[in-house]
Amino acid sequence: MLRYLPDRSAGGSNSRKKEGSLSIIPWYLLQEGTEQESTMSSVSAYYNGKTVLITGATGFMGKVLVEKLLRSSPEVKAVYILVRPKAGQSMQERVANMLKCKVFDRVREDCPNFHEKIKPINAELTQPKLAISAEDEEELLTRVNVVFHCAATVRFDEPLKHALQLNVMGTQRLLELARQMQNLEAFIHISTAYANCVRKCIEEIIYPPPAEPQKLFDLVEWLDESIIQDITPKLLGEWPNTYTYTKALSEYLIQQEKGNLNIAIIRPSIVGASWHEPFPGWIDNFNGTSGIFIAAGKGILRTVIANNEAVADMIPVDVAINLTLAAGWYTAVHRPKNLLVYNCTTGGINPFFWGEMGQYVMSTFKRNPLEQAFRTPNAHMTSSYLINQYWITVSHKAPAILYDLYMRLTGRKPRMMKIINRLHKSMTLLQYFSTQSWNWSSDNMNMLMSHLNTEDKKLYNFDVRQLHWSEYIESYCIGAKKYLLNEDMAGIPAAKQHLRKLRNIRYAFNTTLLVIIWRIFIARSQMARNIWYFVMNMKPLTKGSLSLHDLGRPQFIVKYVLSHCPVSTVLSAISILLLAMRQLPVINLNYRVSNVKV
Ligand SMILES: CCCCCCCCCCCCCCCC(=O)SCCNC(=O)CCNC(=O)[C@H](O)C(C)(C)COP(=O)(O)OP(=O)(O)OC[C@H]1O[C@@H](n2cnc3c(N)ncnc32)[C@H](O)[C@@H]1OP(=O)(O)O
Ligand SMILES: NC(=O)C1=CN([C@@H]2O[C@H](COP(=O)(O)OP(=O)(O)OC[C@H]3O[C@@H](n4cnc5c(N)ncnc54)[C@H](OP(=O)(O)O)[C@@H]3O)[C@@H](O)[C@H]2O)C=CC1
Repeated sequence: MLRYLPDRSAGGSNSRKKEGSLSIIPWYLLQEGTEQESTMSSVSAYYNGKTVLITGATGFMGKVLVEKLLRSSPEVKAVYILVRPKAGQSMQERVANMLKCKVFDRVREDCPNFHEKIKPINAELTQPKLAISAEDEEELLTRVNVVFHCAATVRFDEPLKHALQLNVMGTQRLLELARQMQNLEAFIHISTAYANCVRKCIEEIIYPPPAEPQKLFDLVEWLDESIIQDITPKLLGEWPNTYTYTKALSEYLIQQEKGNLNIAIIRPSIVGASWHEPFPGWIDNFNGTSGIFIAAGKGILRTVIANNEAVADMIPVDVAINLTLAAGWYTAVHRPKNLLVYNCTTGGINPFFWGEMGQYVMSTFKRNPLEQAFRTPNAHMTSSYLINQYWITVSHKAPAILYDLYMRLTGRKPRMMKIINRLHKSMTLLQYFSTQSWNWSSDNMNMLMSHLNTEDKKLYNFDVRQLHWSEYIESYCIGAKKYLLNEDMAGIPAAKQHLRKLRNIRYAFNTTLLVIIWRIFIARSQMARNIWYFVMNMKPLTKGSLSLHDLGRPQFIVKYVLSHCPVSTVLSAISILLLAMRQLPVINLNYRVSNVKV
């Protein structure tokens, strides 16, 4: 039996959906669809009364998961979270701080005692037995019904040994624990859509791993750290970084060691700020595109290596979490025979491109500027390495050097070059993703959606056809301003005033620079002097003296324009033209050429 999903163009607000793309769902994945008719949310009802274990709850996605779970299923019995002490803070202090976070404001309002449901467990995923005490382990083994495994290192430059210990061995240890759980109904692992980024078309299956995990474990066990560092590029092969490499390994390991567990793997692409929940634009870290948006909004980032036409596969964090919770319910209730992989992506359903993203980000930050911007936001994308290097020198390094010089002269600590170097490091690591497109199939996501009833579809919405990208990016940028940089929207008029001040400084600077260059040029080149005298000695034309024949001769056009328009207007027009051609920064001259003495 084959079932076709309805045409997804219905109800979507984005006009660029793929035409008539019908997804074929394997019959064995389809149930009778009894949930379809119900008016109660099956997903939320499922979690009520259940005990859930979450790793990575202090992270970006983990926090949204905890919040949504507690808000949508207020009768959930308990939410165990595995937390490690960090940066001089005990596990209890960290959890107390986490619960104060803005992301929990909505659930705090709905259920003020939500924190009583959260049961923190001291754990360290890189340690044997996850460093969980025997007493805590006993509690988990007897109580937990669903596991969500979000913890990972997401750094692209993580040393291989640590990435393996956390992303692969940590997963193995958690699986071992899960296999002993007496009441476990589902185990959901968060992977990444880029785990198999060495392929262009990525199906919802587990691919052969880049290496045998056990062999790598043995290798890193006895090899010296520096040797591992040296051989890492060889081991990675085609994989661009240790993050995607270890994520691919952990998927394979799960398939190998899952035993009788009901497991699903969620593969989100680039997780961005929330679309709707708990607040539009909520974001709490600089990973993925967020740091780049802010650097562009601050006017520090001027050039980016990206392919305008490549798909920017972003997924809002609340969409990824809604899918994760729905997949948890489906895995536990429907118990599919095979491990299901859900590609949680947008590119095949509602594509969005890096070029569009750049435009939306720039226009949002021009309308809603960040406070104390370094320069007016004006970042451009190029796929040319040489052009990028040119703009890096002219627009990143030169202003940073000047600014740091100014800081030194005024007795302050220079910092701009450091920021620029860090930015270049991240851009180098990110460009692999911003210059290529991938095709992810999303049949399982569609299948899951078809199993949700009307209420579930509203409460756990992951229908990305409804995503309107320009609105989303605007809310993302404003969210970054509010939640990441803690800036008040009331400060926008002052921020706009600051941008006007920066623009005037730029005009003055460019004018001075142009005059200096022109003076040097005139002083050193006879030809430049001749041109200058020629232009200066041209007599103004009288009205009607320009014939049709003259119009074809460039010197008459120059003469005519100069005699009829003020010089500053002509220069401004030229500078705007140059700016449009991306040849030179804008030049706004407000003086008459005749005043300049050569
Ligand atoms: C116009 C737009 C066009 C867009 C044009 C294309 C973009 C193209 C994106 C592709 C995106 C692919 C995404 C793959 C899909 C996954 O699966 S994503 C998984 C997500 N993982 C990541 O994104 C990790 C990437 N980041 C890294 O690997 C590391 O952060 C880097 C880039 C190596 C930098 O390392 P680092 O120099 O050691 O800096 P790091 O320790 O990260 O940060 C130091 C401090 O600076 C802060 N910081 C970092 N960045 C910033 C910033 N920008 N501003 C202020 N503070 C910052 C940090 O929060 C941190 O603060 P503390 O925690 O110390 O208080
Ligand atoms: N963000 C994204 O764009 C994407 C993320 N993903 C995946 O989603 C998951 C969550 O990512 P995200 O929330 O962004 O990542 P974060 O870096 O925000 O969170 C990572 C979490 O893992 C925990 N953790 C790290 N090391 C350990 C350890 N040794 N022991 C116990 N816990 C540890 C962190 O705890 P602590 O606070 O103590 O550091 C934190 O809670 C990851 O599996 C990631 O691969 C997939 C695609 C894209």
